[in-house]
Amino acid sequence: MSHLIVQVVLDTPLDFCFDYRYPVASEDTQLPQVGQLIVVPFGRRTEVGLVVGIKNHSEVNEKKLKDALSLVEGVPPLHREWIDLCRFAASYYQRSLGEVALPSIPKKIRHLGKLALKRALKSLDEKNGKFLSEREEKPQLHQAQQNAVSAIMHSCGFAPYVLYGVTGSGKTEIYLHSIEQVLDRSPDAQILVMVPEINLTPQLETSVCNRFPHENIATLHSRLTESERLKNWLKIASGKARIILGTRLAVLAPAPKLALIIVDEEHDPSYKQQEGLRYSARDLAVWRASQLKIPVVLGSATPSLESWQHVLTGRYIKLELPERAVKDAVLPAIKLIDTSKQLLNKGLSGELINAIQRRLEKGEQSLLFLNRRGYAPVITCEACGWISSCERCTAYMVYHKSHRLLRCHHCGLERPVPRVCPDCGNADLQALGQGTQRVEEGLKICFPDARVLRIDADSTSRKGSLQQALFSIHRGEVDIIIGTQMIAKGHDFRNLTLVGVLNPDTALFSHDYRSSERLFALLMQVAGRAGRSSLRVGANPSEVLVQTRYPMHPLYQATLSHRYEKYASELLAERKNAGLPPFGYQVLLTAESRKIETALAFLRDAAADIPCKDGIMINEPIPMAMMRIANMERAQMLIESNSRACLQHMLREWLPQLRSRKTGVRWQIEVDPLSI
Ligand SMILES: Nc1ncnc2c1ncn2[C@@H]1O[C@H](COP(=O)(O)OP(=O)(O)OP(=O)(O)O)[C@@H](O)[C@H]1O
Ligand SMILES: [Zn+2]
Repeated sequence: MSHLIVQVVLDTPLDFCFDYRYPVASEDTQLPQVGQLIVVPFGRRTEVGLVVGIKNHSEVNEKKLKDALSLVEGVPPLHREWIDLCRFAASYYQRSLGEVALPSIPKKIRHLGKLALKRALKSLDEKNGKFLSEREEKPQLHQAQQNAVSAIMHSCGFAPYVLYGVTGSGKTEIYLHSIEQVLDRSPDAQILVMVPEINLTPQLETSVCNRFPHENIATLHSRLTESERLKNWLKIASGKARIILGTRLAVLAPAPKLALIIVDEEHDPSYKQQEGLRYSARDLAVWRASQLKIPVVLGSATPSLESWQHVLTGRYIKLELPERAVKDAVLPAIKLIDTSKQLLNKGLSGELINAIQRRLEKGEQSLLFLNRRGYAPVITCEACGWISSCERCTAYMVYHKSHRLLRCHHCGLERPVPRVCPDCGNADLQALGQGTQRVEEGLKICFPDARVLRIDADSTSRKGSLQQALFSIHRGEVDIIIGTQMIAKGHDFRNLTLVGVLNPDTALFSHDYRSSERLFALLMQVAGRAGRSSLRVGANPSEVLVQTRYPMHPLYQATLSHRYEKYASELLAERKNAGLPPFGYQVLLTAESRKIETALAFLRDAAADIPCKDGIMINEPIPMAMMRIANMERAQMLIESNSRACLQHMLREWLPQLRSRKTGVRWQIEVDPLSI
C-alpha cells in the first residue's frame, strides 16, 4: 500500500501545517485535493482540518507521521482563492491560517454531524421562493442612479467604488439593479452583499427576496441556528447560492464564483471584528475584490475617512447621489436646541415636546434617539455622595427599573437596587440622567394617548422581537419610537417626519480621535430616518431636533448643513497634521492582568523587545480608558508608523518573541485598531 502526504492546517495558533500520511489502498481510493476538509488525529482528539498541500515526501520523521482518518464527504473542496484570502487575513492580522480558516467553517461540519450534513446537502437547490412582504413595484431609476449602475456594470477588472449617496437617495436600488444585471450576464456568478448590523439583514433580505423570488439566496450572520448556517454555507461553497447576504463574517464566505461585492454603510464600525481575529470586513472585501479582479461597491452617506481619502486621491471611484430618491422628499432641516439654558421635562425640551405633539395631531411618527439603555445611567445618594459603581469594573451600574436591578453593561453583574444608601443609610436615593426606559416612561406621561415603542437591546433580546417591532412601525401601529443606535441606521420608515436626538454630547469629549467622525456619521444616519417619502399636503415638514449643551461645537455646526464633504476635509486635515490614519498606520497591543502594574510592565518589556525600530513610533504604555472590566485591569500601547510595510515587517519579527514570553498576562494585538 502506498501513501501520499497531506499538509493540513488546524485551528491552533501554531502557524504551520501538519503533515499526515494519506494511505492509498488501491486505484479506487479517493485522492485528497487541496481545499478539502479532512479528519485527522491531533493529540488525543480527532479534528477537522483543511488540506492546503499534497506531496509525496515529508521532512517529518517517518515514525512520527500519523495517518489521516478520512476526508469529510459532501463538502466541496474550498477553492484556492478562498484559502489565499484566509492566508492574507492571517498574515495581515497576525494570526495563523488555521485560526482564520477553520472557525469560519460551520460547527456541524467541524464536529462531524453526519446526519445534519446529509440533510443540508439535500436542500442546496432550494430557491428562495418566499415573499417576505408585499411585492413592490420596481422603480424607474433616476439619472444619477442609472449612471452609477452603468459605471459598476462597465467596470473592467478590480474597480473600487464609493457610492456616496445622501440618506434616502436610493442606494439599495442601485445594489438591486447591479445584482440583477450581474445575474443576467453570467449564469453562475455569485454576489456578496454585506450590511453592518444583524438587524438590517431582514430588511435587505426582504428587498432582495422580493426582487429575486426565483434565485437561490443565502444569508450568513451570527444569529443563524447551526443548521441554518450549515445549509447556507454549503449553498455558498457549492456555488448554488447566487446572492449572499450577511454581516461582517460573510466576507469569509467561500463563494467560488464571486463577481461583485457590495458593502452597505461601509463607514460603520460594526464591520470591525472586536475579538479573536480582529479584522476589518470592509478592508478584506476590498482586498478580495482586488484578488478576484471584480468591482466592489462601498455605499454610504458618510464614507469613512479612509475611503474618502482614496476618493480624493483617485484610487477609488466616486459615484454620487446628491438627492433623495422619492419625488419631493428632501433632507430634513436640522435644528440645535441648547439644553444648557433650559430645564428639561423628563429629558425633553419644550420645543421637542411641541414638535412631537404636532406629529401626533397629523398622524405622523416621531423617533427619539438616545444611546443609553436602561432607566438611568446611575443612582446616587445625595446625602453622602455614594454612587452605584460596579465592584468589578471602572463603570457605573445602570438602573433597570422594571426589574428593580442595577446592572453593569460591561461585565453583566446584577445587584438588587439598595433600599437605602449602602454607605450612610439615607433612604432617598436618586436616579441620575436618562436612559431609554426613563424617556419611554416620560413620553407615556406627556402623551398618554400615544403609542410609544422602545427599541433597544433589552426590549429586543427575544429572537424575532426586533423584527416584530420594526413591522409594527412600518404598519403604522406606533406613534413615537424611542431607541438606541439599533434604530438609527438604514431603516426606511415612510411616515416618520421628526427625529429627536437626546444628549449626544459625551462623544465630543472622548479621548478617541475617531469619535467625532463616528458621531457625525451617526447624526447624519439618524437624521436620515426623517422625511423619506414625498411631503403630503398639510403634513409637517420633516425636521431633526438635536438637544445639546454645546450647540456651537463645529461638529454640530457641520451637521446643520448636512455637509459631509466639508467636515470630512476638516477632519482629514487634522489627521494629516497629526499623522493619524488614513495618513499613518497603527497597531495596538493590549494587555490585561489582575493588577494594572503587571499589565503595564508587560507592555514595557514587550516594547523593549521590538527588534526593528526604524520608522516606528512606540507610545508609552497607558491604562485603558475603561481600565477595569470584570476585575481584570487593562493597559494598552499604541505603535505607529507612516509605512504599513514597516509595521508589518516589525510585527513579523516581533510577535514570535512576544508569543514565547511566559507571563500570566493575557494580551492581544490589533492591526488598524478602530477604537483607542
Ligand atoms: N428611482 C426611484 N424612484 C422612486 N423611489 C425610489 C427610487 N429609488 C429608490 N427609491 C425609494 O427611495 C427610498 C430610499 O431608498 P433607500 O432606502 O435605498 O435609500 P438609501 O440611500 O439606502 O438610504 P440610507 O442611507 O438612509 O439607508 C426607498 O423607499 C426606495 O424605495
Ligand atoms: Zn462590571
